[in-house]
Amino acid sequence: MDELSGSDEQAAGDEPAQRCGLIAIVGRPNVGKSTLMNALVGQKVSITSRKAQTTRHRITGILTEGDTQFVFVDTPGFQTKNQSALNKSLNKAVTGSITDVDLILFVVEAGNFSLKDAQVLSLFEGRIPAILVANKLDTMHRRSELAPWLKNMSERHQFAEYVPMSAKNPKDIARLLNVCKGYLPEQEWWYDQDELTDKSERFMAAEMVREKLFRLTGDELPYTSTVLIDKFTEEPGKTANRMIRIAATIVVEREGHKAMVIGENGDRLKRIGTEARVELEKLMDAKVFLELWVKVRSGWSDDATRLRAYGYE
Ligand SMILES: Nc1nc2c(ncn2[C@@H]2O[C@H](COP(=O)(O)OP(=O)(O)OP(=O)(O)O)[C@@H](O)[C@H]2O)c(=O)[nH]1
Repeated sequence: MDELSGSDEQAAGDEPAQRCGLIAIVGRPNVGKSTLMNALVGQKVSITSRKAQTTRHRITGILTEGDTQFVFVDTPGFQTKNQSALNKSLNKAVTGSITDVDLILFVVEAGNFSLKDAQVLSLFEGRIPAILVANKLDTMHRRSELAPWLKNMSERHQFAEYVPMSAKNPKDIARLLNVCKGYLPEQEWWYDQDELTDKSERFMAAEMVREKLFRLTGDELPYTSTVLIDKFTEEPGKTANRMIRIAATIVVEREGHKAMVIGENGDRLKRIGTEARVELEKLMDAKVFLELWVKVRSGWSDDATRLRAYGYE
């Protein structure tokens, strides 16, 4: 009997320790940070678009695989040009997010290194291990240039690892996860195994509308437009388990932008609403009713008080 309980204890002690840690994804706008995080987490938690600066908040994506919980922080692209209140707030979010993490993924486009990339790199203190993610490898035409470019990168900063890859290639994503794992400390997980993000559904609703807004207006609409959630209520559904009613306002800076968002006969606004609703239903596993409004508030991106009211620090 004694012997039996002794072997039970042995078995419990042999369980693999849990690993868990924070990984910041940083880089200049448009290098593919959000695409990378969504691929790493395996679900859309951060919005992406071809328009630069679509990411404005620190977004946490969580992946629990085997004994490891990866907690990713997606940061806004570092703004170097315009010193508006919005851009200053974005830059603060970047510097804040790389000081208290276990690992940094520094994302650049393979074969490229511009002044903007250098400005982001200059924020690294060297205390935290950084992996160079040379993304968009699929778009690099002359592969022979990769080795000398990597060597040049190693002279700029002592990276812990060099990973040339494409965020759109699942094999590369698996390889990167494996590399990241080695840098996470042994400690208990912070989140439940099936949690994907620590952001509220209300926040995700605003993000999803913003993504569709940017995708469907192309380059015409300035990135200063934003989305506010006016109403978010959940009711027991008749056909689905959950039913969520959302009313949101798209805030733009000029009358002309308002017309652009609404489109001819309201067509564009309708499409933004439909596409956002479909994605939200998938994400929330609920029936969603989404009502959209457009409002003009000129100069909001330069108004610190209003920024705070809109949720930007
Ligand atoms: N060909 C190719 N395109 C990619 C890859 N990764 C991302 N992209 C594209 O690059 C564009 C920008 O990607 P995002 O993920 O929004 O970039 P971001 O760095 O988060 O941008 P900001 O939000 O502006 O900071 C999108 O059109 C992506 O589809 C890749 O590996 N290969």
